[in-house]
Amino acid sequence: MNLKDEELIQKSEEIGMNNMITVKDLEKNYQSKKAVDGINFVVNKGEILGLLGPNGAGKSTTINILATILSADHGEVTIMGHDLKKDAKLIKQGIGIVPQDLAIYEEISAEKNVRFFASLYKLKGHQLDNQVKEALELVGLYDRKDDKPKTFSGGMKRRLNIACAIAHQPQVIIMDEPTVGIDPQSRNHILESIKTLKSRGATVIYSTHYMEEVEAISDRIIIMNDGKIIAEGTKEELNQKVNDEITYYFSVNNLDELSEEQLNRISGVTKVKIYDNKVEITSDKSIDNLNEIIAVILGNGCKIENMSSEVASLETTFLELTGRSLRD
Ligand SMILES: Nc1ncnc2c1ncn2[C@@H]1O[C@H](COP(=O)(O)OP(=O)(O)OP(=O)(O)O)[C@@H](O)[C@H]1O
Repeated sequence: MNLKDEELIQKSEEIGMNNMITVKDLEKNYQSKKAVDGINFVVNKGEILGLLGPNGAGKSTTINILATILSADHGEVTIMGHDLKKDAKLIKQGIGIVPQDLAIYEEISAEKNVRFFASLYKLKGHQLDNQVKEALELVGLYDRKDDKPKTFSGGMKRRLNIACAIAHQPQVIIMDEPTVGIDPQSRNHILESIKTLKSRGATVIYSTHYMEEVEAISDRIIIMNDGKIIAEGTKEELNQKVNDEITYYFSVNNLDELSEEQLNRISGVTKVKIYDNKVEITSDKSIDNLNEIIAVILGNGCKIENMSSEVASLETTFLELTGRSLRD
């Protein structure tokens, strides 16, 4: 860890903060287009925040402002306790940015790429060697360290892009759609690497339009659409906000006596389907009727072999909130 990082962490600890990033009333316009329209959020220390939204939602603009690449028209941002307007230089030293477009040199080895980016943060000697090795190991490219990126697959290049961004061991990592257009294996590898970075104490903002990625790794999710935050919370909280239904699935024997009508009469039940040896019941989640449902099934001489339940997926939630599909 270099001196600047230590200073940043010390300052964070001095003010005893849990918020590594705070964003207040952030706005950015391109001519008449409001790309970011007055958003507010915080990212807590050690958290992975998933920034989810369809194309054009304003994710990259937000991320580029946090990464000090773009300037905002209005609003306040602090990162690790530093004001972005006053201390951009200091912030740059403490963050790692994984850009949407690859920022690697095709003609020099993977190791030299990582070494180059890490040395920009004034790492030297053994510390530089160790951190370059660690970064390459994290993304699973240590055994290809002497090869040039021009011989790599798209997924390997994306992994190298991440190694270059994190070798200096930043406290805050900002990633803009780091898995676009890559093979599932590299994608899984990247998601695992992000979880490892979190376990080492990093705070991560991760922008994507892949629902399953935010579900897999995020502690909290922000959904953006048209420059605004339209929902924020954990996966479960988001589902709860818009969806008040639950579906129960039963595998049942001796179904002859049970009718859909009997189950439909139970308070809260909105849909019943009986087929083969299965019973599917959708109900208002706020009504406590599971005991009654089970009593009706058993009361008709049925034997329940198995039962599960499901609330709406985040994909459904997203559609309900935005009226748009994530990948249009
Ligand atoms: N340099 C620019 N000039 C004009 N308009 C821009 C510029 N950059 C972005 N925009 C517009 O601002 C809006 C937000 O774009 P942004 O790239 O932040 O969205 P995004 O959520 O990251 O989308 P994507 O997933 O496609 O990267 C879009 O309508 C986009 O067309």
